[in-house]
Amino acid sequence: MLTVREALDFLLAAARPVQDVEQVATLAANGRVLAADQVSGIDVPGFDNTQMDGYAVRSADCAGGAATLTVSQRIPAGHVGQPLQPGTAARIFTGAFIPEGADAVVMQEQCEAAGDSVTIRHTPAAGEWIRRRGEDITAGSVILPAGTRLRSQELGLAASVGLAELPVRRKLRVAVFFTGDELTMPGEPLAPGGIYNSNRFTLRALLENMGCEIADYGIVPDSLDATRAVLREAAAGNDLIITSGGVSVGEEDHIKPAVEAEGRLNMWQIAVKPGKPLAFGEVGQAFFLGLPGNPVSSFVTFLLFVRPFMLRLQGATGAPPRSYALRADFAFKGDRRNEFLRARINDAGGLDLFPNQSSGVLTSTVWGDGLIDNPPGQAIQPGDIVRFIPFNALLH
Ligand SMILES: Nc1nc2c(c(=O)[nH]1)N[C@H]1C(S)=C(S)[C@@H](COP(=O)(O)OP(=O)(O)OC[C@H]3O[C@@H](n4cnc5c(N)ncnc54)[C@H](O)[C@@H]3O)O[C@H]1N2
Ligand code: MOO
Ligand SMILES: [Mg+2]
Repeated sequence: MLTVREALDFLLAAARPVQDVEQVATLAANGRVLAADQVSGIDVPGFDNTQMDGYAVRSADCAGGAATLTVSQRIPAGHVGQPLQPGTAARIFTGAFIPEGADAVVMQEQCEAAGDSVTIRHTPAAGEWIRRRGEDITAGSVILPAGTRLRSQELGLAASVGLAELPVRRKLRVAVFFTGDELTMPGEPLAPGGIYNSNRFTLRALLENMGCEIADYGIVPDSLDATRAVLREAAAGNDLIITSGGVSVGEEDHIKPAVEAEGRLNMWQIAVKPGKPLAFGEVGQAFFLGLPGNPVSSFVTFLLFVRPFMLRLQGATGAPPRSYALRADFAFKGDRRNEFLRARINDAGGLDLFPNQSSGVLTSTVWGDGLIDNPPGQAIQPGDIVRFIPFNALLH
């Protein structure tokens, strides 16, 4: 069996990023991947401005504790004042242009206004409360490199330099289906032996978070012919086919033979728990990823393998999710496979383990804050330092 690292390297090497680029409104670019470096045409801030409501002064006029200055002008944000004459102050409001000659702002809590003058009860340092032109971004600098996946922060940064549109790779087209004669949709009554198709809801939401176009073929019965037929149909017009269930070794598991009949199986079985029978292949021009049916296995293998593979297909170049060294406040016997344990950060800054780590127990994924990446054969004693990957590093 491949190790997690070997399997991930294999997948990433196989991924061919989509090449089509489209121009989209920055307001509609959430979750997309930049196709070219973005360069700022302006300095940000574009001009020296005040960080506080108060008075713009010449700091030399305020040396020695208290100074009374004539208020010569009033400068709201969005307006440009006149040069500041010595011995005067300008009433100024957060974000407003610092007038020529002024070199500091005193916040109004340290001032007393009386008629046309103001007494400054503070000795400002030169530059105090002034946001300098270009202190965030200088014109000509790359603010976001090609391959950046656009989140709220990146979109705000692009907008701050005035970019109304961005070049992005086209969305991935992803087909999904769910194998199992026992599967029932919520809203329908459960027959004896039936279970609800929870994987459809988990996977659909994970895919929506990835910002792709989803073709959902729903529930497919446990039959080789039916599985082959849906695979064939899904391969046309999609970049990737993702399936749930039927990927293990039982007679009712038809995914592997179906992929072998309709295309190629390139990888199967990883020394990972949960998720051992994960399969990877190609059907026509579409990639194929078969996730195990157990709900936690399917969720965890999506986070560990499908997501990085999809990011690579989208042309994203970001660093892999970080793990953090945290203290285990529990004992665990370890497993021969590399196990990803659902755990929660406790108030003492250590990790608690969800008591039932079975791959069918979805409650563990809701209770947990993330996954402990526990190497093969590694027992854990209370106080040991383990590697923890927060879900939020894997979910946006
Ligand atoms: N003899 C062996 N049996 C199994 C092995 C093995 O190595 N030898 N591997 C086990 C492991 S590990 C896993 S993981 C599962 C993977 O099973 P499949 O991918 O074949 O999935 P199914 O058999 O179809 O279903 C497994 C389990 O999950 C439930 N399920 C399926 N689909 C859904 C869904 N959409 N929503 C909710 N739950 C679902 C299904 O009812 C089964 O209980 O194989 C082990 N067996
Ligand atoms: O690899 Mo399976 O997910 O352990 O039950
Ligand atoms: Mg099975």
